[in-house]
Amino acid sequence: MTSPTATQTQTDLPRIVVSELGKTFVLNHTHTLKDRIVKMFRRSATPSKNVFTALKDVGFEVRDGEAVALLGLNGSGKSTLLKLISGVMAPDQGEILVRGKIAGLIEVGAGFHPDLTGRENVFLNAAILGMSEEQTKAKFDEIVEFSEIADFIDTEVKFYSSGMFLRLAFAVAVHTDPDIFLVDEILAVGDEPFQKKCLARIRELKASGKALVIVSHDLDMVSKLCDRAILLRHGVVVSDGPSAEAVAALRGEN
Ligand SMILES: Nc1ncnc2c1ncn2[C@@H]1O[C@H](COP(=O)(O)OP(=O)(O)OP(=O)(O)O)[C@@H](O)[C@H]1O
Repeated sequence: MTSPTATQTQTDLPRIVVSELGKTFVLNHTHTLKDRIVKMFRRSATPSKNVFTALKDVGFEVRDGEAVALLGLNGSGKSTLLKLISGVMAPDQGEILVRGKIAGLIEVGAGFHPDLTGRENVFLNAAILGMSEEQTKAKFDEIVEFSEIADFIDTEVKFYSSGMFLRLAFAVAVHTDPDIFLVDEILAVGDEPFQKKCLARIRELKASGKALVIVSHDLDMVSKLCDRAILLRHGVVVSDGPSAEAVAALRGEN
């Protein structure tokens, strides 16, 4: 049997590998003075902090050309999982291996500096996503054209609406040629024509072999855009398979 070449091995590798992932949060509870005094006298062993498990033993892989939806009811752990994949948050257990360049649209306005103009933020964001100044200059007009906010490009972004943030952030992200594209609910703040434009661009990215992970409560959109969905319930993966099946299961949970 012949062993695969280095190139074949590279392309066969998954883009994202998540294994035995766990994330907990410490929830602080505020107590009244009376509660504290009672506790002091009782020498209560009850901790004043509760540890909350947001994700438990989560594992899956994502390959090039796959569009994977993370589905689940409110608080099931979808955004936390996306933040862990993007690297803005660290896991407590398990590991995440990511191969290639990630562009994440996770929180409206994240990665933007309020006192800088749209133009300056394009360069800042592109640099964060790994583009040189020269590369950004070359793509700048295309980015602004995609965003359709040319009239406000020299305005400080603290005066932007959430839809304007989305427009600029999405435009920068898609022009940085990412290998992996992560999108949270953020598209919801865009108006309908811009949402359609974003979805068309997301389809193009998928067709060109990029790996996509999408969090959305728009189940009709998810069914059309994603072939596969991972359904989370209370931080645990309950299914990983065709998106139509996960959407039907989630609609049954409501
Ligand atoms: N920084 C944090 N500190 C404490 N708890 C947190 C933190 N971030 C998330 N959580 C908790 O973890 C759980 C999962 O949150 P997450 O935002 O991942 O859920 P989600 O599935 O994206 O929900 P939604 O559909 O409402 O956006 C929630 O109960 C949330 O309160």
